[in-house]
Amino acid sequence: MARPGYRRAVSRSLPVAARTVEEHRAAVLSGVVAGPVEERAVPDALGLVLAEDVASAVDLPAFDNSAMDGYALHADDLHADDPAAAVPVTLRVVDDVPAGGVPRAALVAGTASRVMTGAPVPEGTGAVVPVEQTDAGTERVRVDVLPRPAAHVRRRGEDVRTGAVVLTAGTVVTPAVVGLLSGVGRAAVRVHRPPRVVVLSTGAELIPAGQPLGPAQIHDANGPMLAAAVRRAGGVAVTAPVVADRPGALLAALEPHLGDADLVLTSAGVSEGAYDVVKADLAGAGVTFVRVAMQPGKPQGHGVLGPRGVPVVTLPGNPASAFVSFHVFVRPLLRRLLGLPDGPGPVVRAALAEPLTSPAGRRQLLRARLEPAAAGGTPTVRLVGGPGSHLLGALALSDALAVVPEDVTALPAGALVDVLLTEGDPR
Ligand SMILES: Nc1nc2c(c(=O)[nH]1)N[C@H]1C(S)=C(S)[C@@H](COP(=O)(O)OP(=O)(O)OC[C@H]3O[C@@H](n4cnc5c(N)ncnc54)[C@H](O)[C@@H]3O)O[C@H]1N2
Ligand code: MOO
Repeated sequence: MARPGYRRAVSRSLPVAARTVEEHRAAVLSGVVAGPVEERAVPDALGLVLAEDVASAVDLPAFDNSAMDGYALHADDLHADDPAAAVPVTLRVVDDVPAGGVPRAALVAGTASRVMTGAPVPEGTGAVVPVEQTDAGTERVRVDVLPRPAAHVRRRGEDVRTGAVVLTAGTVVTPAVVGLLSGVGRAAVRVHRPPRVVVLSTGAELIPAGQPLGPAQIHDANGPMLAAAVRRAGGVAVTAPVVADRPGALLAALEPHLGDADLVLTSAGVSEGAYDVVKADLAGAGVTFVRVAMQPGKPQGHGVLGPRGVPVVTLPGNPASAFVSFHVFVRPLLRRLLGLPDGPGPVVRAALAEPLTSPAGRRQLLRARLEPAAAGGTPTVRLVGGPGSHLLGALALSDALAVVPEDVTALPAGALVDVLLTEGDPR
């Protein structure tokens, strides 16, 4: 006996033919553009993507300065033709310039100016001699080794010129980029806002971790896992409470989020079950349910919800299926929203540690660990656990997915396969 409210919605949305992984990824990404641009304080832009070209407002270095603690020497005192024959040279010390200090006057031949690293060198400086190559005098200084012309002088603008574009739109803000932005005087920068992703688990059997289980109940693993994957990929995860299998419950739970979410991720309720709230609620609301020729992750859904057209991806409920589907479909979508190029993800070629079999007609993504290559060699990929999509224990031991193409049903040990990395580079 069917429970009320389900039958029609489910049977109306039964999927037809299977899509390829690429077809489904293209469908999920279709119409999705980089997120809105906002201005952020530079330290808060770490990990985000620049939405503007950045031109420098200053020269770097900003002025000619010393690369060493030592003495600025006049060009005429360097004896560039035969410096070894000229030493020792004794010069009158006419100035003492710390970093942040300003030279009193231009340097003239026969005099030296004591300078610290980063201090401006006086006009007329031909080179700087490090203090170790002198007697360190403060009134007069004996120079034991004459530097080559221009030695240890950092010239104004040799690194960055005023007006030069130093960073282009699309650049990821790394710590070094934070350094450059700050160094050229930028306190704020325009970036693509990180996507706000609502993560929602569905299923009458689900109980949050930390609460006791009743008969036939399990803890919600997908919600926290997908939220963590979103954060790792650069999104802002908003975890919504578990939605029970009651018609209307999912739409009601999503409604408050449709005003500001950039993406909705649900898990479970997309296969052929009689009480699948995801299909029941979303099939008539702009979401398409399909089969994709992959394992795990066959049942999938995607579409847009609400007046703002918020993208929604409905992932299958088995934890490994949800995880694999996240990496194959959602990670590229998050990259697109962040303003990054969306590709299939970081893939390396590796040799199988053991033989395997695979179902015909479905691309298989097997949980695995990548073992680094000996110098210059090929890395090895070792499977963890079996292909069962309920195997959460093995999933947590994996750091990669070994990809077996649709038309391959068996591979010997040593065969080369593509391996999609799920750890390391988070995006
Ligand atoms: N008759 C058919 N049955 C199934 C098919 C099919 O083609 N015909 N496909 C199977 C495949 S493949 C998959 S994958 C699953 C996907 O099912 P759903 O997305 O509808 O998910 P549920 O049935 O609700 O749950 C599946 C499984 O996962 C557990 N689960 C769900 N949510 C969570 C969570 N948040 N944390 C931990 N575990 C969760 C749930 O208890 C089930 O055991 O359908 C097959 N069936
Ligand atoms: O497609 Mo399911 O995800 O194989 O278990």
